[in-house]
Amino acid sequence: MPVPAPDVVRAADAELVVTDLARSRWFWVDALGFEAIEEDDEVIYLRGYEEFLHHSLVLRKGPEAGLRRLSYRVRTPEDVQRAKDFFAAKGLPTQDVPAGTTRGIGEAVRVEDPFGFPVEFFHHAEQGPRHVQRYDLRRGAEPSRIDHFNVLTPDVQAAHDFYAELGFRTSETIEDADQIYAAWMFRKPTVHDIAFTGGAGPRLHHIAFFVPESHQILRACDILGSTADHGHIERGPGRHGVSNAFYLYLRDPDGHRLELYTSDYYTGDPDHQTYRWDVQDPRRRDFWGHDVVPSWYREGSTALGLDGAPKALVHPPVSEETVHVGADGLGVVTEAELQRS
Ligand SMILES: O=S(=O)(O)c1ccc(O)c(O)c1
Ligand SMILES: [Fe+2]
Repeated sequence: MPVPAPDVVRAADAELVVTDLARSRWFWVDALGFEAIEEDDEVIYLRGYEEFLHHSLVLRKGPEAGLRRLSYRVRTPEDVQRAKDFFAAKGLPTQDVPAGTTRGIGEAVRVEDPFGFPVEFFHHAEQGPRHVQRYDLRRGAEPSRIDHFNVLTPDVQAAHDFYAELGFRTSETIEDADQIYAAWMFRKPTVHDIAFTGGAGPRLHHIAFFVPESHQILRACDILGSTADHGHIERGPGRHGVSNAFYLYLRDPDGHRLELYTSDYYTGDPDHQTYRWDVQDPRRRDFWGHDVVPSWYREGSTALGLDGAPKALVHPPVSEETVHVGADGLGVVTEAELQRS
């Protein structure tokens, strides 16, 4: 008898380990404009202005930078138990997380998915102060709310199939006749809550935060330029092919990648169709055909297991970077060269 999947509402929270809390606070709060809704010497709870729950992201001080958890909200308290049963039935590690372990979040279950990612499911959550119309508080890029996770994994097809079993639908893919190179999957009615990028994993590729419009993305660039901190800009600003979103990728002081993201599209109808990009289409990742910088394909944040130890990496047989020529301007890069880089 198959164990029913939990009813996942959306990507809702995440926790990153950072090595210098003060430096991280400067980047995420002073430069980007997140609100530090609660903090102490060990941890900072960051919040976007349109977030209704307690926070959007947790930065926790630690000796080595890494991804501690990606968290999804589930629809009912019973779905937390359902999540535990679903993963346990597959022989995957599960951990009960007492209420309040993460401030503002009730009891949760933390699991390791089949690809080594630390994933948490919760229902109960404190509502934070309503700052949607507190324009007097908005600063920096005026981040609104958490939007999605993107992770690096060597077998995108397997990850896609597993999250489809978890009830995620597919909005877009990048593929050719041989394989899927990337997939975007959703529970909330937008382009994605989770995306899989082909590459050595398990590693976090990025966490994305919605901003009101492209103006806030350009303002983030201007702010970082003003203080000569433009080195934190990795890719963009630009317009994605996949998702049609306007975007900017930044690297925080520990190298964690975040995306400022706006104006993707609605996917909520029951017959929403998957849009499939050919890996040879130069507009798939940047609608204006700009090159994707090599670091964007190659670098990510270490995933930490439920025991807190870094997860060993598994490399893919072929990666998109070695297949696509043209817009990436890289020509054919062999897998061996990639693994040496
Ligand atoms: O670069 S892609 O157009 O593939 C892309 C699309 C949507 C995203 O959220 C993203 O991170 C990357
Ligand atoms: Fe993204």
